[in-house]
Amino acid sequence: MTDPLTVPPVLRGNYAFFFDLDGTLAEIKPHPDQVIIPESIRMALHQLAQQQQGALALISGRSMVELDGLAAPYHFPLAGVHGAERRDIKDQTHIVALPSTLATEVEQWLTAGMATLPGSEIENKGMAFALHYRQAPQHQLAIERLAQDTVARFEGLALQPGKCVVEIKPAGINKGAAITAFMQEAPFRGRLPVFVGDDLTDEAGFDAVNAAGGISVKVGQGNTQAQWRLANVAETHRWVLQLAQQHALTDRREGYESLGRSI
Ligand SMILES: O=P(O)(O)OC[C@H]1O[C@H](O[C@H]2O[C@H](CO)[C@@H](O)[C@H](O)[C@H]2O)[C@H](O)[C@@H](O)[C@@H]1O
Repeated sequence: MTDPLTVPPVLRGNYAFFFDLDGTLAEIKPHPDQVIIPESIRMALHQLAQQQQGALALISGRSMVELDGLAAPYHFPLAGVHGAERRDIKDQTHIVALPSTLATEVEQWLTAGMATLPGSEIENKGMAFALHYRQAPQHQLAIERLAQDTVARFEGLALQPGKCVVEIKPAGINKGAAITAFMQEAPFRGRLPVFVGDDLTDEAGFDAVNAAGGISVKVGQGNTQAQWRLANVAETHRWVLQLAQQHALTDRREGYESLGRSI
């Protein structure tokens, strides 16, 4: 789909919320370590999760360890590394790992390849590797070539392009599959999925949510399969705050009504 898409409604009802992190809940920064989710937004996510009986998960390219740090003190269901890691509502983890010899060989190969590209950076996530060029945009083509050579050389890997990054992840892993897995489990099952994301990795999530008749929301510009659009992270934050308030109001109203009925 192309522009323009409109801002999604403030939803009321039984939803399963899925949020991407970088570029959606957190502003893009020069370095991955500089990112934060503002406290008011973390709290609103927690309220929204409580209002939906826990049916809210973060779906990110980051590792689950990093996601927990960024969401602290709250503890949400998570899909990390584009879905290669998943933690369900019961705290059980589901991990797609690379054979350890393969992971070591890939890391050595990438480290050698990136050594000649000053300013570039490798982020090792265990079963995936992000090749960052935000600080060295002149090396974009060389990094894309290195990533392509890597998936051609080693079996079972796939490319995941992103914002000033090319990632190498286990083949068959994507955010859509992670959302679909959550939707088969309580408390997500039976609810309408809502997924908000900003980047190419989020398109698989939009496809999964569209196929389930849910609500897909793209943050920022660019072609997308999403049905709705929020202009940027600030507008996403406002929408999340409105959602949390709206659901709190609905809960209070229903509380008063049931109190009235029982009197
Ligand atoms: O799926 P997401 O939650 O959007 O995560 C995608 C990747 O985000 C991080 O990298 C990106 O954000 C950085 C901080 O703003 C930025 O410096 C970098 O250029 C972006 O590519 C993270 O480092 C990756 O591991 C995530 O996969």
